[in-house]
Amino acid sequence: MAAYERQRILLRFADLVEKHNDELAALETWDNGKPYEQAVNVEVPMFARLMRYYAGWADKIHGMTIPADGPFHVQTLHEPIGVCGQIIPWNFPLLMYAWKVGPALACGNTVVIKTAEQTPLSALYVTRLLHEAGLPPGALNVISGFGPTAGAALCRHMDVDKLAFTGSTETGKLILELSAKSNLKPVTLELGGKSPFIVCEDADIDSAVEMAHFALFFNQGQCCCAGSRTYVHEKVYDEFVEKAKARALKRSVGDPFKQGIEQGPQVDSEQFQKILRYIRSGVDSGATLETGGDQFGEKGYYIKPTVFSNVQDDMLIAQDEIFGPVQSILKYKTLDEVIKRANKSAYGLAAGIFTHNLDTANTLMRALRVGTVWINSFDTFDAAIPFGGYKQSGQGREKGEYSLKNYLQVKAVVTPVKNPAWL
Ligand SMILES: NC(=O)c1ccc[n+]([C@@H]2O[C@H](COP(=O)([O-])OP(=O)(O)OC[C@H]3O[C@@H](n4cnc5c(N)ncnc54)[C@H](O)[C@@H]3O)[C@@H](O)[C@H]2O)c1
Ligand SMILES: CC1=C(/C=C/C(C)=C/C=C/C(C)=C/C=O)C(C)(C)CCC1
Repeated sequence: MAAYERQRILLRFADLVEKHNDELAALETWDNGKPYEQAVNVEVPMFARLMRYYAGWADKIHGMTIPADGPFHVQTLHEPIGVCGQIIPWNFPLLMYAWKVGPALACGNTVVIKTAEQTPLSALYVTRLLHEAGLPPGALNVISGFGPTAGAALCRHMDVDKLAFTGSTETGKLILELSAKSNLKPVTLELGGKSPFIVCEDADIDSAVEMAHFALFFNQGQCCCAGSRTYVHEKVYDEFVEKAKARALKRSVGDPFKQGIEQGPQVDSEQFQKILRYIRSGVDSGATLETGGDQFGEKGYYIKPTVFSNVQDDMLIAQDEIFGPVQSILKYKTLDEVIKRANKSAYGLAAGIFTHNLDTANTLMRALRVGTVWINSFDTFDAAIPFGGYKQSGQGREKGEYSLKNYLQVKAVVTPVKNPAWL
């Protein structure tokens, strides 16, 4: 299909998503348990924005003319890869769909996308809108299925030309293996994290507390980039812990469809139980439980916003991705020390830095081995900003111009030039 046609379909799709904003947000909350206000005001509008962003790229994708030694005309053609297999998680069902489907279609590929078993609804609904916008039948198919069956079948399929996955590091490794054992299809991975949030000694404590709270508790703590190791300078540590505890106690937990609710339930009983096990391990390993620590209420997978202080780097709660509303606060003395400790992780997805000192910010942003550094901010997810991980947090980048190269093949074409005098 011509690039302009692809662009127009994506633009019409964005309009339809806007028209159906509230239904899509309701499905997202039913499936996932996230606050409806967050889905309706932020996530669905972000979905439409992402589609318009990728629509903008569709007719601006082209190769190059390259000067080479000898009498040759050399050009590159940027071609779609073909059939893209995409596997998405349950924490942001619609946004993960947009990050994957947007670049794939803008570049002219076809897609088979598998949703997470916990959250199948919004992708089915939104795909109906994509067809209404003019996508031809068969260009995108949605599979609602389980990982080890439907997901693995997609990964090992010989007719799938490319895989993109977001989820746990453990499953990411399995996916690479399945690609290697089948047709060596290229794989992009967006995996787990244990992102440091570093509060420097010059920080304004009240704003640092608020930002660190958002960095961890947003989306019930179910973010791959959650600021799950809060490193606080010793000079401001005590004040920070006291205020972080007070902020967590104020967090409104409950029915995600109610106005003003900041935190809904965890996605399912498996995640709920896993988080409670991590909380018990934190207590057993000697961290100080400042607040929370168990179920909120008696019904549903709600967890009290939990804050641990006196957390040490070797504790399980400081190393594993908990994926829940559990903040771990650690104390540090010097910049060199916190850099080493922050980098001592198998993960490298993101980091937050809280300081007004330009030299400190410059040192930290370069020293941290992570794919995103947010300075005096966190979770800014603009469509144009690339996102992805170092180390075991992933391979490749999603969003922004960088994401396009995951979905294009580069073909070099060489033609002899008959009359080199005109070279
Ligand atoms: N990076 C993220 O955004 C993200 C998202 C969800 C979960 N997680 C992490 O993963 C942990 C476990 O959650 P989970 O079990 O739902 O994640 P997961 O990685 O197993 O699931 C993510 C997706 O992969 C699919 N999948 C699972 N096994 C597969 C296989 N063998 N082959 C192909 N596809 C497969 C699932 O069906 C789902 O669509 C969480 O506690 C959290 O730490 C990270
Ligand atoms: C709620 C909210 C925001 C939205 C954040 C989002 C939507 C984050 C998405 C995170 C993802 C996709 C993580 C992947 O694991 C803003 C815009 C920062 C402004 C402050 C309030």
